[in-house]
Amino acid sequence: MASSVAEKLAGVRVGDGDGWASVAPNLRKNLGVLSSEEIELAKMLLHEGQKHLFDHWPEPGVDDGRKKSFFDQVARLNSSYPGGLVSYIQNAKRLLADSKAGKNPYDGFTPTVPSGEVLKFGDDNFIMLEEVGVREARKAAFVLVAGGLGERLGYKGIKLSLPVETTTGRCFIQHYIESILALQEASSRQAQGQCKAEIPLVIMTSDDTHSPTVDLLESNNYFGMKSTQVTLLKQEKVACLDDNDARLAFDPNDKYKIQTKPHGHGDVHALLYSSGILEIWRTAGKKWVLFFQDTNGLLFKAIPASLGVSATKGYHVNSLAVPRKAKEAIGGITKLTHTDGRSMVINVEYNQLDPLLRATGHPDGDVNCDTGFSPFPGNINQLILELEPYFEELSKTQGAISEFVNPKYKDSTKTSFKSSTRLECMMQDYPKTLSPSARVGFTVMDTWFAYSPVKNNPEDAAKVPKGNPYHSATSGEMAIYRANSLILKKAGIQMSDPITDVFNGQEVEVWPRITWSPKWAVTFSDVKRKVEAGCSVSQISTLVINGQNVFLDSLSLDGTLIVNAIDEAEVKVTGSVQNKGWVLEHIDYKDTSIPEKTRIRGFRIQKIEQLELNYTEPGNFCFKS
Ligand SMILES: O=c1ccn([C@@H]2O[C@H](COP(=O)(O)OP(=O)(O)O[C@H]3O[C@H](CO)[C@H](O)[C@H](O)[C@H]3O)[C@@H](O)[C@H]2O)c(=O)[nH]1
Repeated sequence: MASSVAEKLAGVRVGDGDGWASVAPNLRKNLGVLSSEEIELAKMLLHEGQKHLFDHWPEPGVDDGRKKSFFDQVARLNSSYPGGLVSYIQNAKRLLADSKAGKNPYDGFTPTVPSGEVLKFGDDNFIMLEEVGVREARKAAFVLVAGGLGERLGYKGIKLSLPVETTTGRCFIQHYIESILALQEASSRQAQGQCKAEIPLVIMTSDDTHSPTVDLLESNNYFGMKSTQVTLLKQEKVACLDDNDARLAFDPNDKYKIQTKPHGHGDVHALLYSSGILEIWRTAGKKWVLFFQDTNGLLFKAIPASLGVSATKGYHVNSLAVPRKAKEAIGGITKLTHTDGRSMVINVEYNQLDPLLRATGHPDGDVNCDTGFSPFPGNINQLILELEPYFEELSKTQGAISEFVNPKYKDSTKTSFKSSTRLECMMQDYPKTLSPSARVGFTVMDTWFAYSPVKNNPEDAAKVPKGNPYHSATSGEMAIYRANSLILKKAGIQMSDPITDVFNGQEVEVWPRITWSPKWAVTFSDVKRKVEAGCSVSQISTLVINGQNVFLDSLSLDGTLIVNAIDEAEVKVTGSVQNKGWVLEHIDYKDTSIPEKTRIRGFRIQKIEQLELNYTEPGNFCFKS
């Protein structure tokens, strides 16, 4: 139990009599049933104003097992929160009082637009930074936060199991793992002569996502990663609160259980710290920790250059950002300057940016400026932290992150809630506690190659204001094809223009369906090396490259081409490939005869005709059609 509890209860030891329980007579009657640890927890709960938890307790001998399991849960809630339940309840009382009083968390702060690194895909600076990033990658560790339910998407499985695109059907976790392995290999190649480094991956899960995540990894052999390279850390939910006095809420179905809800992705810091994994990484010589989210199929196109920015600028904290449309559901990176002179560069969450701007002399709130975008860059919640200062900071805070509460009040008296609430925290709030000397920066990149999340269900996506991104399964998949087509175009391939089509009520650009396995190209330089002059791809085409050493040379593609090659096979593809190809068939998200993974996109792929090339033996090959 947290020592602060023991300190508070000093002088009231077990065996001192049961007078301390007189405020909760039904608990008092049951003390004989409880162990000394359970009694300590009971004292703590009473001390923190939680006597109502015992009001319904029957005589000893009735429901004793359930009374015990109640304390099992209390012990778990107590040990999984920095400072224990005492801190949780006290923080809740403070934040609920602030919320009732209408206190603005940004009181005294004025927001301005900060300046950061702006990257242009493919220019000399970008290429230089990618090279630095690949070199640094061997000293990196990745952390994927994947404990969220994805309520807005409403998909029944875990989001990590969704296909990034349906041309290959490769799911998010597979894509992430293969991208990390490709980066690991590329980094090791650059550091020839030094020993091969493994890039570790931590996945934060929750009760909602843990077992399906384990099943997905195990049934797919960890998608080629060593199982020892992957660590799963499960976040616990936190207790729900019924009123402004932070009385803990009962589970609606069980009076011996406290209702719990997710605490938010900010838990990742406390979990990394308490698991001891940061120590292991320090000992192993790691230098960078890269945090990312469950559904962004473009992310790894942005990783090498962004890590290059962290390394060249010496950033302790580097947040990745994209130009943000006003009211888009991504936080705004903002410089906040306090009247007392303090200032910080921090994410202001999307629901708080508009009120903050209105309260500080911007009567129109969160609106676009003449660029057509919000002046505040949009946080995509991809953070790159330098391990050493991160570890030092967590040694002070144990990973506790600034929290907030968002109760839905019944009326303007703000005395009762429509339903229970809880404290929440966000991983991007980590810099809030840093000293002004910390090097906090951010990197802005074009959305087309850095950010395409899958968060909204088809119905809500179709209602997104025109011009704002849909963030749906449809737009997420189309963004992959668009980015790959644009990258190949920049590398010199003549690429047909996209057509516009509408799927599940969302108008999108449809580019050729081009995908490649991450090991084909980690950086833009890799792409350029593998694409020779004179290639062209028509709009109806599909191109799948599965292999490290596949080279396109004077290839004219009008149809579907799939190239599968083992690493030891060097394959040059040239000539003209023409066939009926694969076409997109419109489907409706309400058509339950089609699997949910597919119908949420509004299309499915009809595989009519293709050319598939397979190279399973080492050697040099040239295919000319
Ligand atoms: O308790 C939780 C809640 C969420 N997550 C994970 O955290 C990530 C982000 O969750 P959401 O997608 O629900 O996040 P939001 O869209 O609400 O917002 C977050 O992501 C946006 C960009 O995608 C913006 O950066 C925004 O500022 C940031 O808070 C996901 O991978 C999710 O699985 C957890 O691990 N545990």
